[in-house]
Amino acid sequence: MTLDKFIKVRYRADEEKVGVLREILSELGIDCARTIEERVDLQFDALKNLHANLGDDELFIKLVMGNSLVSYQLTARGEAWWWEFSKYFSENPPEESISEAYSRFLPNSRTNRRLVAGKVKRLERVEPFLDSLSLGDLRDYYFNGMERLRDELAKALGSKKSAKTIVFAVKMFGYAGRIAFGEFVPYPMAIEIPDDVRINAYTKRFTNEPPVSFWGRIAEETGIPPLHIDSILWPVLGGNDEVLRRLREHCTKWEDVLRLTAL
Ligand SMILES: Nc1nc2[nH]c(O)nc2c(=O)[nH]1
Repeated sequence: MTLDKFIKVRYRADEEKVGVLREILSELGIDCARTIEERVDLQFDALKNLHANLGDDELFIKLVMGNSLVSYQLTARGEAWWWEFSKYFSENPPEESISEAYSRFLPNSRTNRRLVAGKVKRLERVEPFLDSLSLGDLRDYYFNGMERLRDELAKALGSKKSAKTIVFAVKMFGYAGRIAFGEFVPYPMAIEIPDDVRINAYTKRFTNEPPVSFWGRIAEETGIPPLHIDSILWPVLGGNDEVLRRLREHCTKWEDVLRLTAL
């Protein structure tokens, strides 16, 4: 048990910088987040490629969730990992369970080769839940219940609801649902930002408060749910040239987005 529950912890923040951050994000809004997700983030393209090649909405969405749950301790950038995933399962659609498919995929992966046994175990633990879901259930979670999905995933894995891979799985589920069901549904305000290395390092420029609570507050103040804030920040903080080219090409507010990286 942590002491923070009993003692009111005071965090330091650079209020001037936080004010500029709030102002830029409010100007960008959820529309800009959506443009970045669908036109700039290379992960979204990787998912579109897999969806087109698999031709099976249910399997596609379940694979995307499974992949998110083992997206940690990567040996390359996230974008490269998602493209390796997309190409592999386009060429090798699983004929067995997802965990068995990963026990073949991960040992030969270039971009996700650490802690393979633990990752396969994680997929085995979540498999009964994934297997229990029909395409109708997935549709229902997409249109009416992303928070419920987060809670069920956390329960299946015995994880905290705010654990990085749990909320990240909901983010990628949102991408997959949008591709499979063809409609945009905003992420709920209550789902936390994935606290990964890029987001953690960026948060430290503003405050020593933990990222999840800091971005939860910024989300309320700007009206942009935390997972959409992640979508604005994550690709551009990666500093990939292709991402920056796509940002300039597709996002009319690209200069404001780049101002975020300079804060
Ligand atoms: N916060 C995020 N972490 C990620 N890791 C990964 O592979 N993709 C992401 C992402 O979109 N956001």
